[in-house]
Amino acid sequence: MSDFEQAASGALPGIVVTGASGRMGQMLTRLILDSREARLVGALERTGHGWIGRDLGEAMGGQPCGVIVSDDAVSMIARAQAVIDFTAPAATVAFAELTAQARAVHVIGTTGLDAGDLARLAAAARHAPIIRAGNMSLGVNLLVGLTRKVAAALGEEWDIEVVEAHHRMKVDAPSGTALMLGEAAAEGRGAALADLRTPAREGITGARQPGSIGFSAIRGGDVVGEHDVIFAGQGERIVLRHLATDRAIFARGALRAALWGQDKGPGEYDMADVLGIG
Ligand SMILES: NC(=O)C1=CN([C@@H]2O[C@H](COP(=O)(O)OP(=O)(O)OC[C@H]3O[C@@H](n4cnc5c(N)ncnc54)[C@H](OP(=O)(O)O)[C@@H]3O)[C@@H](O)[C@H]2O)C=CC1
Ligand SMILES: O=C(O)C1=N[C@H](C(=O)O)C[C@H](O)C1
Repeated sequence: MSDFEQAASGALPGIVVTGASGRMGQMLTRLILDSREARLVGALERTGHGWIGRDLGEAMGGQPCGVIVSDDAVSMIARAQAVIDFTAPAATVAFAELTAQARAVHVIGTTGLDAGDLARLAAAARHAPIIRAGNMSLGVNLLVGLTRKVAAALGEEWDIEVVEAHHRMKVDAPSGTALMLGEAAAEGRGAALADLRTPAREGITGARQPGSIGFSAIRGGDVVGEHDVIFAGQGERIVLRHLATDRAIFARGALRAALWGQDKGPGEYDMADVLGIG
């Protein structure tokens, strides 16, 4: 039975991975190829990419796996029960429309999406489930809940700062995770992050705005992802910290989301829904 026939037969959910040559793309395709719960039925890259037409396993420096890297998103996604997408905002929005047309689950890890992108995802989610999170790890999603609780328990005299560090190749700031944590802190204070957010500081900034939530980003080396939520009071500080040391945590979360989404209706979901910690 071919991958397509097996996936179509309902034996195991067939998954397409976008951005297959990327840091997360490779992590995801390896995980799915080793999985007993899902089958890799497609690996997408952009037109002109050097991996197009090559066996994915060989392109990744290993044994052939029988999945040929393609730039034909329409026909690849048509055979999928789920699409896992860690790419870039413009690509993710385009993939969302194709995935919704195929009535497949779209798991989105891409960060740096703007309000216009989010509106297009909301439109796509009217037709099929979209599960999106700036961080798919169990640890960060637990930390989000803790952040909300601590922010709710402490008064405005406790200043909140979110500090994050990532590898030198990361293109967006603040990270998606930092924004999730900032949103949780704002929710704990009964406000919207947009009303409290202070971006990275430089120059003569003046004193800190009471009640604001500050963001700082460090970029360097091969840091997988580190996030601190600092609650700074008079004479004491609370620091909630998550350290990612292996991208596998994101890939495992994304695969779990794709499987969880198989019996869900259209709509927008996040990892708190998947993990049952909403
Ligand atoms: N939610 C989470 O848990 C996590 C989210 N992320 C996010 O995932 C995204 C990807 O991260 P990472 O894997 O490190 O990045 P990489 O740059 O390593 O990989 C991105 C991949 O997407 C491809 N891509 C980019 N634009 C397009 C396009 N227009 N069409 C098709 N393919 C495209 C790239 O191809 P090309 O090389 O040709 O540009 C590349 O293969 C980022 O937004 C990151 O923040 C990362 C880790 C965890
Ligand atoms: O780009 C990355 O690498 C990561 N991106 C996500 C983010 O923006 O928070 C998740 C993780 O921190 C790694």
